[in-house]
Amino acid sequence: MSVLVYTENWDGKFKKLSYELVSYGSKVAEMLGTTTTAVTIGNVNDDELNTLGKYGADKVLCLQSENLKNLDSQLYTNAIAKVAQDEGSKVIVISNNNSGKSIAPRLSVKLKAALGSGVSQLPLSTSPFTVYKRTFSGAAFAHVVLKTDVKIITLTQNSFDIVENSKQVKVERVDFQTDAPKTVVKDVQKQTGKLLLTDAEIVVSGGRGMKSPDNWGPLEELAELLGGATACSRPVSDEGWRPHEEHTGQTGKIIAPNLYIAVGISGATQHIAGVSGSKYIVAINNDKTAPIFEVAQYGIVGDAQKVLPQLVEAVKEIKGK
Ligand SMILES: Cc1cc2nc3c(=O)[nH]c(=O)nc-3n(C[C@H](O)[C@H](O)[C@H](O)COP(=O)(O)OP(=O)(O)OC[C@H]3O[C@@H](n4cnc5c(N)ncnc54)[C@H](O)[C@@H]3O)c2cc1C
Repeated sequence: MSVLVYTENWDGKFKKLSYELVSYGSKVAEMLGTTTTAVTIGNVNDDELNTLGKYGADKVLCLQSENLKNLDSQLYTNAIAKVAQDEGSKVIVISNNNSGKSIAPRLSVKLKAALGSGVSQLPLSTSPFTVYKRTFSGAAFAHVVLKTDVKIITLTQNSFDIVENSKQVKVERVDFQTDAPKTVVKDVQKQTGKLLLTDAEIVVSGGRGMKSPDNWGPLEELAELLGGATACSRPVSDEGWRPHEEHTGQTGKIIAPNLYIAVGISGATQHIAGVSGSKYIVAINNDKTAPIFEVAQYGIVGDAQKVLPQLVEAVKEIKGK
């Protein structure tokens, strides 16, 4: 028996998210008195695979197959299920990101395993196995009991700190036999040079209070200075002020950065549903009664067009730019 952690890699590299998952999985394994096996799919070199040992993986399996070159949720589900069965894993940890969301429910059906999705803390108890998650668009918390023998957890990004917990890791490469994918990906064109919103640790986001698409300059500058990404509320993308991929919220992207700076955003529940997992929320709004201040740890009551340039100057001074 072990805790199995599915760790995604991007062109052979792990990201912070992968280390969060392994840190989390190894803590769950400690609670259960067992070991942690990480599984990844694709071409990853030994040095990179070994990094997972630093965060608590006892064993790393790297599955390789031409048929698994691109994410195919059915084939990836079958592969992870096979590894889970071979390893006798009773708990499987997967990210609650887009690929995790496409794999975990399939895995749940295949293994007849209860699924705790969007979990944000270590289990509250292992007997009964009880996980903690946000519910009702982040307005409440739920304690969910997973009653099946095998359990699946999808972990919310950025909800669990990376913990160093060095282990003597055993790395194994598996030439994995699998069917050919039913859907063939002919070409993948990746966006390069741009930080993905879902990967960003700092996000600067604008709402209707920005007044016009022409006012985004200081907001973009602040995001760039902080090494972050830009986002927006839904009406802003609906108006065509900003691209749709920046829209966060219930009907847009769900993000959980360390810092979310909401500028001219009222804080409607549908918006908060997408950002409530952020570690810190800073609100800039000229209405001190705006609901965003109820969820923000820090707030500035003021005109965005005056506050943003001052923030940009302050950050430049700190960074010596
Ligand atoms: C089914 C459904 C799904 C939805 N999904 C989403 C979603 O995924 N994401 C989303 O964002 N919304 C979503 N919405 C819309 C949501 O209800 C809100 O209407 C929307 O979030 C409001 O966007 P906003 O905060 O930019 O604009 P507003 O609500 O208009 O707020 C603008 C804010 O800017 C402030 N302001 C004005 N001038 C200034 C200034 N000069 N300086 C500083 N502050 C200023 C105002 O005080 C106000 O608080 C959804 C709605 C429905 C019905």
